[in-house]
Amino acid sequence: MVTRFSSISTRKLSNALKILTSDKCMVATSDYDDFHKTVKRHILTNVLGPTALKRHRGHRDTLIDNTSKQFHAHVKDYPLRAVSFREIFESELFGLAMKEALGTDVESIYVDELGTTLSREEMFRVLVKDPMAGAIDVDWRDFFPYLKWIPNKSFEMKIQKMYFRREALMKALIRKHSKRVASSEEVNSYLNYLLAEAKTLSEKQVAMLLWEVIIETSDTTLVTTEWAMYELGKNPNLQDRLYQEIQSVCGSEKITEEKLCQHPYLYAVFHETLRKHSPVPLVPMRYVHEDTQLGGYYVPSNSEIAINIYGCNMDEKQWENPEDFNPERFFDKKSDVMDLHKTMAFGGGKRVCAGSLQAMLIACTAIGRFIQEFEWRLKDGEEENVGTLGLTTQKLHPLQAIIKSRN
Ligand code: HEM
Repeated sequence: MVTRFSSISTRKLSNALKILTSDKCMVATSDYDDFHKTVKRHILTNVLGPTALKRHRGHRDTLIDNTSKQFHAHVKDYPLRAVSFREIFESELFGLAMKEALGTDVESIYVDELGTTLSREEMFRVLVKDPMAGAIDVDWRDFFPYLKWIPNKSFEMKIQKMYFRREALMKALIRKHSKRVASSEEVNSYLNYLLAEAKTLSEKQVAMLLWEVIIETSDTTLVTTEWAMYELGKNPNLQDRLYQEIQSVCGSEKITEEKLCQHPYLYAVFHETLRKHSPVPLVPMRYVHEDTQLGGYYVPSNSEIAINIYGCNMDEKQWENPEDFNPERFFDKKSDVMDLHKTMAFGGGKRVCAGSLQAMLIACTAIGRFIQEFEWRLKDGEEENVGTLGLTTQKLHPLQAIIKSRN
C-alpha cells in the first residue's frame, strides 16, 4: 500500500491504512531522519511557524471575511433555505492553501500532460478530494495477502491515474508560478522559499512539499470547524453561552485572532470538538528501533505500532460520558493559546502536527465569527447525520444549517 503514493504526506496517509486498532494509547520511537527534520524545518519556517503565520495573517482574514460575506448573501437571498456550510468554507480554505503554497489563488490552469485546462473545482478534486478518497480505497487483495499474485488492474490503474494527474497539475502550477518568481514580482509563498533556500531538493520533492501544504490546509481544519458548527447548531444553550462570551469581550467589534485568548469558552468548544470528532483518528505508524518497555508491554525492535487517537479521546476511563459533547471539561479561565495538546488530536512527540497553531487560529476565529454574526439551527433531520467518511473523520453528510443574521 505504501507504494501507492510516495511522499511525506502520503506516507502519513498510507501508513494510516495499516491500521492496528488498540484500546491503549501507545507512543514509541518514531521515524525521524535527516530528510524529515529538514522538511519540517522548511514548512515551519515558511508556512506554519509563529513568524510565518504572522506573514500569512492577511490571507486568513480574507478567508473568514469571504465566508461570512457568502453566508450573509445566502441569508438575504434564501432566508429559509439551509446553507451548505462545507461548499463555502472548503472553497475558501483551498484558496488560502493555494496562496500559502504559490502566493496566489488560481482560477484555472492549462496542464500540458493532460492536454486540457482545469478549473479551480477540478484542481480541488485532483489535489485534495481524489487523494483523500484514494488513500482509503480498498484493494481486496490486502485482506488476502496470499492472493497478491492475482492482478487487480482496474484498481492499480485508478491509483496510477490519480497519481499522474496530481503530479502533472503540480508541475504545471510550479512552472507557471516559478515564472512569476523569476520576473521578481514580490511573492510571499512556500514555492519562492523552496526555490531560493532548498536548492538540493528535486523538482518532484518540491512538488510534494507544496502539495502537502495544499491538502493539509484544505482538509482537517474544515473537518474540525464543520463538526463544531454541527454541535453548536444542535445545542442552542452552548451556542448562547459562546455568544455571550464573544459579546462581553468584543461588543460591537468583530472577533479577531488577537482576541482569541480572551475566549476560554471558545477554546473549550474547539478542544471538545477535537476530542469528540478527532479529525485524524489514527496517527501514522511508529517504527520501533530498539527493544522497548512501554506501558507494561514489551515491544520488540523492528515492530510498527499505531496510536489510536480516537480510542484515547473516547476512553471511558479518561473521560466521563465520552459520547456527550461537553465543552465544560476543557473550560479553564487561564487557558493558554498554545495549549493545543489537551487531547491527542495533533499526535505527539517529534512527529507532532506542524499545523496545529494554524488550525487553531482558523477554526477558532471562524467558529467565533460565525456565532457572532449568525444564529445556527440544524435543518430538520440533520441531527442524526453523524456518520463519517474518509481517512479524516469528515462528516458523511455535509452540514446543512438554517442561519439567521443576528443584526
Ligand atoms: C485540526 C486540524 C489538524 C489535526 C487534527 C491534525 C492532526 C495531525 C496528526 C494527528 C498528525 C500526525 C502526528 C503524529 O504522527 O504524531 C499530523 C501531522 C502533520 N500535520 Fe496536521 N493536523 C491538523 C491540521 C494541519 C494543518 C492545517 C497543517 C498544515 C498545513 C498540518 C500539517 C501537518 C504536517 C506537515 C504533519 C507532519 C508532521 C511530521 O511528520 O513531523 N496539519 N497532523
